[in-house]
Amino acid sequence: MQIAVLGAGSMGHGIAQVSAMAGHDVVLRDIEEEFVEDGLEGIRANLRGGVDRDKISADEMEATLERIEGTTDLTGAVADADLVVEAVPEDMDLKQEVFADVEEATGEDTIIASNTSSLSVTEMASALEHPERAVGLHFFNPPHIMDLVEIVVAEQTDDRTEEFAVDYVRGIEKEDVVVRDTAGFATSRLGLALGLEAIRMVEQGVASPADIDEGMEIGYGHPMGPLELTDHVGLDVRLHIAEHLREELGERFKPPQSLRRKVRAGNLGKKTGEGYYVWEDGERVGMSGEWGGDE
Ligand SMILES: NC(=O)c1ccc[n+]([C@@H]2O[C@H](COP(=O)([O-])OP(=O)(O)OC[C@H]3O[C@@H](n4cnc5c(N)ncnc54)[C@H](O)[C@@H]3O)[C@@H](O)[C@H]2O)c1
Repeated sequence: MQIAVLGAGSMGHGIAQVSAMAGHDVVLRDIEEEFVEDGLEGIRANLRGGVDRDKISADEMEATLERIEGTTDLTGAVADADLVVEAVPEDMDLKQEVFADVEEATGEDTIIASNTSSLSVTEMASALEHPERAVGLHFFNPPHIMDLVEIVVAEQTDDRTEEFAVDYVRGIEKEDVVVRDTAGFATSRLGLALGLEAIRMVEQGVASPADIDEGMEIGYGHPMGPLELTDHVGLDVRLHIAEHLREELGERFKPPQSLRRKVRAGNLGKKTGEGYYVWEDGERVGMSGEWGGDE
């Protein structure tokens, strides 16, 4: 199959890589030559890591790279594509513009997908003359490691498009879950509900962040507790999603005070060195605030 991936950033280059590894021919498009090159270099680095860890052979790495072409030319990228996946920044106007431009430059049967993590695919699809070919393909970061893809079915998505999406996801050896296009889809909504409740429990002094996380890790088998996960994702990102879900789904997603306070103070989690934990050189070294000191 011929696939075009639009946007060679964090997600786009990974989506191009996993598609090419499954044998598809891929064109990776970004707006500047430099961004295309960065994306291709990211793919080379991931594949080299795979060879070093004996996950793939050097021949597989070469064959994968041969199936990927980089470009800044939108029309050339999408003209013969069976599937276009956009991974441009999370902005509705931009995504609608990209959808409309793709439709103008590609065939009638091409499936047009978005990797949005929070925006309405239904709204995006409304920019198309043939919106029944639109669908969400929500990959997780980083796409070459994470096994899940949420398939987001918009109001307009027809059965052919949904079946195509399921076949594609299974074909690249990922696991699919199919969800209706609602705020937060399935994973962000449930993941955030757990994260916000854990923050409220810290605020109420129910237990320390480390004890709450350990409870979920050992008691429920979660690979990472909700507070450490919040630090990994970024407190600013979680606050932004909470505000969006509160608007769409109601007060149960009201952001807790400490989340707002920490974001205002620039304590955004692992990336700034402090969130609900304190981080040094990417390692968790203690808890933040009143729980401060050793765990
Ligand atoms: N980063 C994550 O953890 C994550 C996870 C799941 C989904 N997503 C979603 O994936 C999408 C992309 O996120 P990202 O983190 O890869 O962003 P990013 O900023 O790393 O990459 C976006 C890329 O798109 C390029 N771009 C901008 N306009 C373009 C256009 N018109 N055509 C082609 N390329 C264009 C930019 O130059 C940039 O290289 C967003 O919708 C985001 O919500 C992100």
